[in-house]
Amino acid sequence: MAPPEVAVDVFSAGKVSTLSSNNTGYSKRAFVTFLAGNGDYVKGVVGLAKGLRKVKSAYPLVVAILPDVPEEHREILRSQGCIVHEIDPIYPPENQIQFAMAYYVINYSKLRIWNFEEYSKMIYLDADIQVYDNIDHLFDNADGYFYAVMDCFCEKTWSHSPQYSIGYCQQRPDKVTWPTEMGSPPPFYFNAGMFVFEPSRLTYENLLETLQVTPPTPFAEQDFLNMFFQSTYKPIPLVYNLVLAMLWRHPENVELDKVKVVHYCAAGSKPWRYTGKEVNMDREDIKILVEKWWDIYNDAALDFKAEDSSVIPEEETFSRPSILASMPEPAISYVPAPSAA
Ligand SMILES: O=c1ccn([C@@H]2O[C@H](COP(=O)(O)OP(=O)(O)O)[C@@H](O)[C@H]2O)c(=O)[nH]1
Ligand SMILES: OC[C@H]1O[C@H](O[C@@H]2[C@@H](O)[C@H](O)[C@@H](O)[C@H](O)[C@@H]2O)[C@H](O)[C@@H](O)[C@H]1O
Ligand SMILES: [Mn+2]
Repeated sequence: MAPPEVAVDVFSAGKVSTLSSNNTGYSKRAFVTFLAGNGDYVKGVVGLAKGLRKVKSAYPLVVAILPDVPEEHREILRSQGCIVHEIDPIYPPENQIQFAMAYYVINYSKLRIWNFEEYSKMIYLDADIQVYDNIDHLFDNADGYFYAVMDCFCEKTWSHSPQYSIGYCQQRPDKVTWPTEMGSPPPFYFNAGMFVFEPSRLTYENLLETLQVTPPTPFAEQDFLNMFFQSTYKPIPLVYNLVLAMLWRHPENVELDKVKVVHYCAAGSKPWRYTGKEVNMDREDIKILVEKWWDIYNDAALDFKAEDSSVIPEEETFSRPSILASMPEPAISYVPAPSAA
């Protein structure tokens, strides 16, 4: 039995899109991803930019980059039509936490995207995500909610959690029911690799203030975002963010030919590092999905051509209303983080 999901169209019902035809002015929309370090995630961003072009998305891809992204990588992204925007890193308060992956500590910097008030609505996508069908309609979801796909608790990365210890997963709440002696079951929990949100200075400042008084937890900013947006979170169908582990953990919930967005987050599944040697990576469906990613990455016809695109990269720095321009970013210490897995 699939988890309760609210069909996407329920939210856009009766919603009059405020988008002007050329995506300008106060109702601007864009996809946004996050890039840190001088490693190979830049390939993920290039793949994502080309994938969005292939599905003929009407919106640009903004890349929020940390200062440690080298100029050469920034140039590659601009040449692919991305809007490159440098952000300052954000770190959680002092802690002894053991993150599920040591490099997750840099993922708190994703929170800077709430400050991109240039845009009224954005869709965040991890750099290890590929979009295989147009999802522009998600921008028409009703304002005031946080839309994302429910995660799965069955992978070893969840071994720290009570859910994992009793074998409970929100993807199959009937298989192992939540024991009453453990109180009410956990609220729906989303994967933070893809979400639809509205940038807002007020939300941004609220996020940063709340972060400073919230003890960090193993899934870093994903846990934090789930806490922060618990009351406005609306699950959307799994086709908008296939967390690969679903293929072997909950195949009954997956109709692969209907999936629009694939999230290469399982260990060993990053296409640009794929060897096929890790657990589950020798599956036929994984091999096909990795090949599909490379087909787009290697397709020169999908490279950005300034002359035939309505989406021209803007200047690197966003124009801000003068009053905001004078407000400094909250002081955050910048300590080099461990590199990714
Ligand atoms: O060295 C790194 C590690 C992570 N990321 C960014 O942070 C996101 C979250 O990390 P990751 O996707 O590896 O986490 P997962 O979804 O696999 O848990 C990535 O998609 C990238 O956008 C990055 O740019 N450089
Ligand atoms: O910093 C925490 C990260 O947590 C999430 O990744 C996890 C999560 O999906 C688990 O459920 C899986 O088991 C695991 O493999 C996967 O890495 C997000 O994808 C990523 O964007 C980021 O927020
Ligand atoms: Mn990811």
